[in-house]
Amino acid sequence: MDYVDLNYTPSENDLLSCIRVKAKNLMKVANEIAAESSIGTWTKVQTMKSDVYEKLRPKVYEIEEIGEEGESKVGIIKIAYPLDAFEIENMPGTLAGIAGNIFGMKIVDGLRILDYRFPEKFVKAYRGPRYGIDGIRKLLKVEERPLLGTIVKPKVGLKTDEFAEVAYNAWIGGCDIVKDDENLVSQSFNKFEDRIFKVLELRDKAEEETGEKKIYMPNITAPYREMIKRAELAEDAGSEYVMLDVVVLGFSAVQQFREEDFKFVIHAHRAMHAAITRSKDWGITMLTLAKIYRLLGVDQLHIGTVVGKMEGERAEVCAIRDEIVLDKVEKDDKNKFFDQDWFGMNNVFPVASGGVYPKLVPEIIEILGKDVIIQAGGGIHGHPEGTVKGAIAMRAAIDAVMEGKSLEEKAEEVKELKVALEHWK
Ligand SMILES: O=C(O)[C@H](O)COP(=O)(O)O
Ligand SMILES: [Mg+2]
Repeated sequence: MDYVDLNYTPSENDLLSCIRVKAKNLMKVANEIAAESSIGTWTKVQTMKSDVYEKLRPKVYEIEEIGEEGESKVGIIKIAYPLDAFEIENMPGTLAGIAGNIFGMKIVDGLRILDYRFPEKFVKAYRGPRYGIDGIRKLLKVEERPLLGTIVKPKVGLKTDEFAEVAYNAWIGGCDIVKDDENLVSQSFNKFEDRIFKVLELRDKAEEETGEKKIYMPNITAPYREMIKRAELAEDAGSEYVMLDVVVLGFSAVQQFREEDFKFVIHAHRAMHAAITRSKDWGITMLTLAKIYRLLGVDQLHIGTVVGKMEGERAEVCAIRDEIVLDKVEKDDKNKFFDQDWFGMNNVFPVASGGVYPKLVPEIIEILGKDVIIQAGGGIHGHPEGTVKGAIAMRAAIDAVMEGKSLEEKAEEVKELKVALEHWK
């Protein structure tokens, strides 16, 4: 077993990978995963030099059998990769190794990357978020309470003027943020170049009327060059934010976008992540993706709601929250398999979105804390009395928690909340 060394103690400088694997023989599969994800292949090659092997070979330093399924064993394996094996500032290139061919190997009956530990040199090769939670709170002038956002609904279909009016209504009702949905781009009835100017015009009006800072997050997801054109339009129109669908755009586009000269706060929507993260047998955990997106430099990331419409259990969602918010993260061996030091890198504002409505607000804040952006689409525009009142109700639900009141108490003061609580029981 050329790549298994159970006596090896990982160094501070190694990149560590923790993988749940299913296979007939755990030792053999661990060896092959380590080889295929780095310098090896299915057979010994004459072209391998001993110094290359010594310098660049990863070491499987832990193999723990945790169960059996049919004829397969299930295990957790840990691999330490020397950094010299990578071009560390190249995220797609790095992932092509450590999360590449290994998923397709016939020998594996299941393979799920649970976590990576990125060493200091690797972390410092990335920009990380430009603003982080503090920067965003400063921009919005909201010190303590959770931020409130909405997604204009229907997801796609409103004409530009109708869309802008819904955005305006949400702002004057009390939303801090209005965003495009993940699949709204530049459809014929709502072209990006029209929408960005119209919506920001109404944002200014809403700011004047409410005296609050208001944010629009335009979705610029598109093939890269087109995306840059849309970012330039957003800049010209006076937007502080853009939204990227980070999974479908790919790691290269996200990394490159952060390295452009723009000063945007980057909101990351994770549409399609579940194709990678949801199976317990295959793929890459959301925790691992979230760490990668922190390195790549998004400022806000959807992490789940626990209580809303998207899957994601409490412990897992809280682990993701810790990983993107804290500077020093401790492992728990259930969701976070490694300690992670972020070496002062800015943090990411967690976003709870998907199936949220006023009644769920206290629970979301209890689970995730106050540093959270709570977004509701249906839970605002589905209010029986419309968007303005839907936004008033959601904002009142947040205020209730901040004032230490129950929703029912608050509903006696804010009738829009009462209507919402009766509508969504
Ligand atoms: O992009 C999102 O997060 C969703 O559009 C949320 O919409 P919902 O609040 O209606 O579920
Ligand atoms: Mg959506």
